[in-house]
Amino acid sequence: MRRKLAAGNWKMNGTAASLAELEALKALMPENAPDVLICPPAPLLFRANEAARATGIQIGAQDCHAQNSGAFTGDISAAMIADTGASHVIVGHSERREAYEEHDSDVRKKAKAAWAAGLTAVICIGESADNHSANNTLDIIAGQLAGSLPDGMTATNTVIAYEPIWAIGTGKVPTLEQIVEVHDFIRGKIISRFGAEIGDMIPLLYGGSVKPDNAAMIFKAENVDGALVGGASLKAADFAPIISALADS
Ligand SMILES: O=C[C@H](O)COP(=O)(O)O
Repeated sequence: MRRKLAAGNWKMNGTAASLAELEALKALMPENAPDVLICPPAPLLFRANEAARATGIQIGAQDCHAQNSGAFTGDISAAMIADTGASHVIVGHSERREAYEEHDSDVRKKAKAAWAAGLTAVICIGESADNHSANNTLDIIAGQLAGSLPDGMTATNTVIAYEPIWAIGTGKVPTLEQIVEVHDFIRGKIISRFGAEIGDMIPLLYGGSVKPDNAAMIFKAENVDGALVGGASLKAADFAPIISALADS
């Protein structure tokens, strides 16, 4: 049985005071809560791990460099992230792909760096609005999967997040049929490349405007094992109902 994961990506939001949300979230989470992951900005990682210790909430980073160390001003390595006590790192988020011109080959290297540091890589893929309108979604997804997933993926070192770029922060959400189509397609692709023992066990997350009022609809899809949530993960009161909807799915 695949594990369910509710992941929150705080993006460039929050200060130390925001870590109070972790305890608030724990208090609101159902007893049968799935795995919960919060990815705060890098300066909060150490303190977030401290604050999350008694809650069972896991902590992850939002990006890492592909190298372990070196002259890369402003960057952080997967080893440094692991040193904070974090368990996951997001790689290939569309905001990084767009703003920093990260390509599939960069994402692949970062995922391997994450594994080498003992972290689970949350590898993001997703098509642009133009590709969506041109009905190119599955071709784009196939290319991103082929390019971004390194050989060596196991049932436990990777989570894949499908985030249509046009749905991120826009309030637009694909229909359940569209979500089912893309997630079934991803499942089929990873099974055919990595075999059923691995491909069947990798959690697939949906991301893009997941809110308390649409989460139950999204989690109806058989191959949606959770969500990567941006805006609605910042406040425990918004994220907790999403976690409950996942627990009940
Ligand atoms: O990483 C999270 C996604 O980009 C989704 O963001 P959003 O929930 O604010 O649309």
